[in-house]
Amino acid sequence: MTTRGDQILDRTLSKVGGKGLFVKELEVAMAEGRADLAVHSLKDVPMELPAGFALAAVLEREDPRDAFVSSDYASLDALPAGAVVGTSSLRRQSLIAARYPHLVIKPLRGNLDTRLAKLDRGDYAAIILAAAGLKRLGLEQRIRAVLDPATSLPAAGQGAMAIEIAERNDGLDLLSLLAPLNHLPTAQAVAAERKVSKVFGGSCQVPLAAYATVTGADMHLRAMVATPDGKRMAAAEVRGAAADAEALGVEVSELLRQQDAVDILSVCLAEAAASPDA
Ligand SMILES: NCc1[nH]cc(CCC(=O)O)c1CC(=O)O
Repeated sequence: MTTRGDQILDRTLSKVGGKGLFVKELEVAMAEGRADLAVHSLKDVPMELPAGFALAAVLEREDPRDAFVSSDYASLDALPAGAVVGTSSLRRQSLIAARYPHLVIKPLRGNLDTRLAKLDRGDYAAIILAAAGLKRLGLEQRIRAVLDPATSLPAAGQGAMAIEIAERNDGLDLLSLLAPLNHLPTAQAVAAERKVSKVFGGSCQVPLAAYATVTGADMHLRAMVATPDGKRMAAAEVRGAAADAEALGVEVSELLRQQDAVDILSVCLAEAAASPDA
């Protein structure tokens, strides 16, 4: 199926705006009985689902990190001043701008093949993509370097896939049938990450990162919000019990708030409103 997020390719996701750009059409298909379940990249799934829909399972996470892809350069550190880096993610943009102010960031949209073709024809010196997407499509060999979460903290849910179902009245208990596919540590990690996103009204319009790792019963949750130019940034981390995932999400959000996260994000929303295209 093709979604609005797949169709609108001349604008960055932050300019297209709205939530559920990659999800809505699949929910309509389920509501109309044309599909029984939908498989999503969790990163694209809004924090709140419409009434009657639920996430039945979160699958074991692929690599959650961002990947550096380039023919000529081995890493972000190797790029010369003025080199053009392609990404349409505000999160990636602000993280790169903060750490590599000498680089030029240009928007990049389209499916993976399109994005790689734009790199290959020389529009960009390098592009940043999710490692998970490249790996799933067998394009792992294109990855020159994976970005350490300390440089490029992943987006909430990045690298995880989720199965969404709709309420139904034929007695088929999809929730129970799909339960064995749920991967608990991934589900706990993304519950914490998505809580942060929810607190700050996360969408593709704000640079927000949230990344949790689960080791046994323990969780380490890091989160960040920034302005698109990377000049203002709030970052925080908490540790606690993985079983308290959502509470940890609230806790780290509170730490971000103490660093003016709300004000930082209001700058982003004002900028998005002021520039209708890019
Ligand atoms: N919004 C696009 C999108 N949604 C999920 C992925 C990658 C796969 C994943 O994060 O699981 C991507 C592309 C990208 O970020 O490069």
